Amino acid sequence: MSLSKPIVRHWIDEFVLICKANPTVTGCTVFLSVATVVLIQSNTRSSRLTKKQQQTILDEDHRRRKTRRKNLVDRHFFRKLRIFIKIAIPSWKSPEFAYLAVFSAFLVGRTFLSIKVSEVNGALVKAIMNLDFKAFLRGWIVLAMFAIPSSTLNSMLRFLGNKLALRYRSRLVHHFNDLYMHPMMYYKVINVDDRIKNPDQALTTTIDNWSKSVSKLYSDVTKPLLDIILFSVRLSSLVGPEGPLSVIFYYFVVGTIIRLISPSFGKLTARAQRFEGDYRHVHNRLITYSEEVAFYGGHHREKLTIDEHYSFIEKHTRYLIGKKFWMGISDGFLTKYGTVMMGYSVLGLPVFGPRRAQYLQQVSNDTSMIAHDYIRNSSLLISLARAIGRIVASYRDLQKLAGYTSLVSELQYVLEDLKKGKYHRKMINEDRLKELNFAPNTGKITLSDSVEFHQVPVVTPNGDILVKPVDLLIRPGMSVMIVGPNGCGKSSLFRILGGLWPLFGGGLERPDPSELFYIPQKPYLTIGTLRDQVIYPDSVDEFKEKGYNDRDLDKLFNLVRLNYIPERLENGWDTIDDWYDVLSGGEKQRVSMARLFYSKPRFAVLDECTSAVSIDVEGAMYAHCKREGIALITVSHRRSLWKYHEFLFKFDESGGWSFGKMQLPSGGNSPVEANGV
Ligand SMILES: Nc1ncnc2c1ncn2[C@@H]1O[C@H](COP(=O)(O)OP(=O)(O)OP(=O)(O)O)[C@@H](O)[C@H]1O
Repeated sequence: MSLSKPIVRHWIDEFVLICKANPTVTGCTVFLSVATVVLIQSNTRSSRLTKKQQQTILDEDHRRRKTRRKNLVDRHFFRKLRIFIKIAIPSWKSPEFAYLAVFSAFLVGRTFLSIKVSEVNGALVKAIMNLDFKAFLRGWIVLAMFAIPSSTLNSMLRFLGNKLALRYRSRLVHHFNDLYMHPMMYYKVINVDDRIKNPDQALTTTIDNWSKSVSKLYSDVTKPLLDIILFSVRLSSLVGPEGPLSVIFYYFVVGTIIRLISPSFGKLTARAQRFEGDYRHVHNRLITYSEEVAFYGGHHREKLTIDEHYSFIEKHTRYLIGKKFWMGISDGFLTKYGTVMMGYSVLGLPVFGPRRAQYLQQVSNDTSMIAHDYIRNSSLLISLARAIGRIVASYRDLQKLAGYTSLVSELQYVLEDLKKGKYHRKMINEDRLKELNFAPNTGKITLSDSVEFHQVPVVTPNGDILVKPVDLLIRPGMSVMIVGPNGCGKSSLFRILGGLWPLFGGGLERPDPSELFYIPQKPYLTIGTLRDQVIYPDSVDEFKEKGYNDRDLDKLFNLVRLNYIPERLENGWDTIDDWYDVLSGGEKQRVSMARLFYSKPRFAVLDECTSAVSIDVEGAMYAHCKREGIALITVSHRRSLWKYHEFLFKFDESGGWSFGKMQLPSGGNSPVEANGV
């Protein structure tokens, strides 16, 4: 105790003396420390999430059971990564593998060049020390000669890295587009399953980030690994194995410390991606409903929503940059300046280390030779330290990659589940469903000539029982009017018929999808020409293969009284426009009816699809359907349509239904109540 006190006092005095001798450094350190505390305090305050935002994040995390893992870089991550790498590089015969091989070869080439350059650096310093101009000039020319292949190699590596990232992205995009565009999948991801809110974000930005991140990480890890091996071998032959070994040991300790203190950047990255997705979604919504919002004058309300979503991003980013700031300090201290101190210890080894006598004898105490060795060794050491530093720093990139991988794999799992008929959704009526023996995808679906429901429960994907089990038979040529109060389940019946919603029991017989045409309440118009609107979902080639031409389209437009549209357009059927904006509400619905006439299916489900069409045109269109022998299944509140149907299916207020022949009083449009069955 008595001894340690004077030693401590001595070091304190030494330290005070050093501070007094270096006022600039001392002043800067004090100033920066105060500034850091003030800045970080204000950043922390402004990055605090509101209660509502915290709740949103908690709900999100709760829904995503997997994110409960604290660190995303674990064995699950490497397992998932392997799956996606296999998609990005399908086989060793694939072009991606060839690119990777060339990329790796260039990486090796660059490391060899670096070693050679360090030799030349040493020779140049020796020439300067010896005042040997000839040797200096020779070294200078050699160095200049190295510059050309070095810069080509560097640019080539960047080029190949970008090319690889693009190739990975294309592979993943095609893989996911195949899964996502599987029949009904894009609908089910949003409307049936509740695990993913914005699949568009994962399908676009996240896949792009994943591909870039994998490509970057490959060069950031393989090159330094190679460097470490080659530089260590060379350095240990020059300064002894303790040199590179102590550098590696130092970094091992540093890496462990960084791993322990660094926050879960993977999780933070995944969260940032979700916030970005939500923010983009609210902007997309505004674009979609711009006219409605403009009429309501809803800009102020919409701005509040947009601002609220942006504030999530802003606060999260602030939090992230705050975290990065602290990590930057520890990274800089441990991996940059700590390395320099470590480096000097190694560089001092030949002249101060255990083999000092042997070394000095070898160089015959020649200071120019010592300088030559020093420069060469320091150049090698800097490269070695940089290489290890990059590996340590790439841990954060790995965490980011883990974040992207977790989002992309979540989409993959959901799509695979849905393909197998499984989905995840919080059920609101679990006990009642169990009691009635209703469970998703337990009903039997078979192909048939007619539409038949046998004891089919009408249940929403989240388990809300809308109607008691339905029995209904619709034969070809038979037309049924569906009526009932709002929200009773009319459209839902067809969601089940179309396979959009799972069957919770019973049996469903339905014709091939090509025989059943559905026109929804909201008219859908595709991107493309006026012709594309009518022939959708056929392509122009399919349209021609079926033996149709534009004259046939004119006839269809005559039937729906839209013949004035192609006539007034300069390019007629070839006109490309934003048809949502160009056509009126009624015109859009009439285009949908023309599409039905083009398809000529055996059954047509018309779900309030003529609500904006004038009664006389609507009547003409229905009369045409009857002439064509199309079995109509119409959902409508318009009584004028009842006369085109022979049967009536009626939902009541209390979840019941009735089905029977339509009875119209002679000579009138007003029907008599349908018979119960
Ligand atoms: N994807 C979904 N998930 C859960 N519930 C849904 C979903 N889509 C609709 N619903 C609910 O199912 C119920 C029935 O909706 P449906 O669209 O069948 O009504 P509808 O009888 O056609 O009404 P309207 O006459 O107003 O068009 C509504 O309460 C609706 O909120």
